Amino acid sequence: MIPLKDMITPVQDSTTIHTSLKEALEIMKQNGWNLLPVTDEGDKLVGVFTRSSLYRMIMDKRDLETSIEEYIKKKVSTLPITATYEEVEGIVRTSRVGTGVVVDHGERVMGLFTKTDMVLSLLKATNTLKEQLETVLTHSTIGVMMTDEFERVIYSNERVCKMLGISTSELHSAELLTVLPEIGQAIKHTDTIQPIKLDRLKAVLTMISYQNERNRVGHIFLFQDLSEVESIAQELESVKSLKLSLQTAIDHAYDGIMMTDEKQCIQMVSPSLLELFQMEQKNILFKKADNVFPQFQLSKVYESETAEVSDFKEINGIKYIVHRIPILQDGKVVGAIGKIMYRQLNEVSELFKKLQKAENKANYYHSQYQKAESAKFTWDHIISKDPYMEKLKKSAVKAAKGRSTILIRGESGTGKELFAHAVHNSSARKEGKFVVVNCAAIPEDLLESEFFGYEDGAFTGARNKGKVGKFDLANGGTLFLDEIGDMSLNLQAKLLRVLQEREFYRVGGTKRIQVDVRIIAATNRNLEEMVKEGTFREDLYYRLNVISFHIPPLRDRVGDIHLLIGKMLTELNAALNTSITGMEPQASAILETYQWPGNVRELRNVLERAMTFAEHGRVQLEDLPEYMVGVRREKYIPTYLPEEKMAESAERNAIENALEKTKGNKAKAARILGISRSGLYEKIKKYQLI
Ligand SMILES: Nc1ncnc2c1ncn2[C@@H]1O[C@H](COP(=O)(O)OP(=O)(O)OP(=O)(O)O)[C@@H](O)[C@H]1O
Repeated sequence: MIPLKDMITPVQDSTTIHTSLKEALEIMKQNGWNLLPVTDEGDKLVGVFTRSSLYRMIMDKRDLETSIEEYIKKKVSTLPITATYEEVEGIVRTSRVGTGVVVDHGERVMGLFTKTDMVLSLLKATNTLKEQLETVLTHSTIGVMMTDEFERVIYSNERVCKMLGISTSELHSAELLTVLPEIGQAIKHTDTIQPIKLDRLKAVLTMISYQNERNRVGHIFLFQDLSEVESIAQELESVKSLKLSLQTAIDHAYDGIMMTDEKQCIQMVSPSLLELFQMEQKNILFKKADNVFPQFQLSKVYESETAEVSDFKEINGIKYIVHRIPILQDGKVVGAIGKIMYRQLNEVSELFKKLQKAENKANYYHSQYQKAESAKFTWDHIISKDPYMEKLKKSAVKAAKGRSTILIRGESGTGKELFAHAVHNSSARKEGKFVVVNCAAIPEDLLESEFFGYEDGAFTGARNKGKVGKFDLANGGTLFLDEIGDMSLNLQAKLLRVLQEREFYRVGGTKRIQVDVRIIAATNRNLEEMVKEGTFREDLYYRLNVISFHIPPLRDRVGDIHLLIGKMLTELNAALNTSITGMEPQASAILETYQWPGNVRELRNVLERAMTFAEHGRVQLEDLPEYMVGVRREKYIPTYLPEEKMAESAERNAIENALEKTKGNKAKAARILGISRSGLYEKIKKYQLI
């Protein structure tokens, strides 16, 4: 309540025993006071000069200049400045005196206290209280309504008006029973209503009675809005069930999982994590995650705010990796999830390695494919130290300079396409395009349009726009016709005409198109036989066969195998991201004696496979395909032999093979083996082959 110092009237002018009647009169008149406190030099109260003192001096006909000393009333009841509101109220109620002197603990005068002071202070306090109450009621989420003794509404706050859908002015003075008929009965029998549910308003109503200034009973009604409570309750329910789902998920999680809150303290932890670290939930819950599981380093994500995956770690011989995931809310980290993966991680890491290898391979092939737009190989890419191949290359370099059509023959995978690239690249047309058409791969009915293109509208349907054919594309460059032996007779005729006349018509076109294209054709088929059978046009055969090269199969140039392996190991290491340093002699021996029906392509595939499986930095016998090892091991290389013996055995086999193939012709055999004739004689002697 109001402290006394806020209710008193301060005394400015000091009155002493020497103050004259005139001065005292003036002060009392000016301030409208009934008494004056009289003090000594130390401002201490010595008495009061009252109105009755004044009357007495006048009656005694005292001069105006006379001091008031004789008329001072010495017995004064004072009020200490520290008096509580209740004490002051008690004094005011019982005292017949209208004004009191307020003093401090040293009896010094602090001011006067009148009953009017008290009333004014109380009025002020009441007003403040009323304003505060009104503010509270206006902003309250509880609807408040008050009725008088006649059950007429005398007050309603905004909330209740909203709930009832009636304006304040309409509600004021309205009969309660018209506003809320459903509570009429309840009011008749009781003064208070325990909370009841009002379905119409979706609210809970509480009624309290009060006594007004006329001592009559009125009522205060409090309406608690249920829709809000209901939505909070619903939210709470869904949070509860979410928490339950989360807990169930964590309890059954395959991986070890823990969740932390904003302060990095553990809130949930999965049984599998406890099992891995051999801990008990009760000992770790609500503790700092980093203190309990330093391996997780979960505090990191509170700073980085991004999910991270750790490297492989190990505990009790079990390998694991850790995922750290921050939980972000409005851009702030409010918690984190730590996940540990340890089950079947060895299998996963194996698969991961394989995947990486496959990815590297795909990237490698993709880069190769990117280069396929133009001729990308030169003579340097054709690896061989075989004297016949050397000669072939030299002749081809010469042939490349001219314009003539070239026919490259040889078994599949011997490097015919590689050869064609190199020819183009060393020709005068090397700046032009090198266009490859695989005649065996294009469906028969598309071959013609692939070759010659078609005009706009040549076909009905979606593909109505014109298309540029391979001849157009290769204009000024080289057209490589791979698998030419697989071309239909019909197309052979059309091709022949282009070769002879150097012009063609587009499918559906009437305009002659002239082109300057060099043709390089390749086949592994026996064209002469085909001519005889009538499946290949003789005239086309002669047209193509102007210059012809035959690439020998790999088994006829055994000396190249070792060279190719060395080169391919380097290339494939880069492509597969492996670091295979070489090959065990047993494995080399197999590769050098194998027949290689698929030639260099097969060699490359076998190596690639072996390098993928190789585990000890070198290709071993078991890394080779079974069909190679099974056949050759039995026939040529007894595994019980020491390594150098095995190499010798393989060498002997290779020499035997070469001599067999050349029917004893040592010069030819030496060429196949890629060694000098004198070298061959030495080996023959060493192995006593003749
Ligand atoms: N002498 C060689 N040096 C290096 N790599 C070679 C050699 N010969 C062939 N190759 C490689 O072997 C694979 C097959 O070569 P290419 O496609 O040129 O053979 P091809 O005779 O045209 O085969 P096909 O008749 O099946 O079309 C390619 O990867 C090629 O690079």
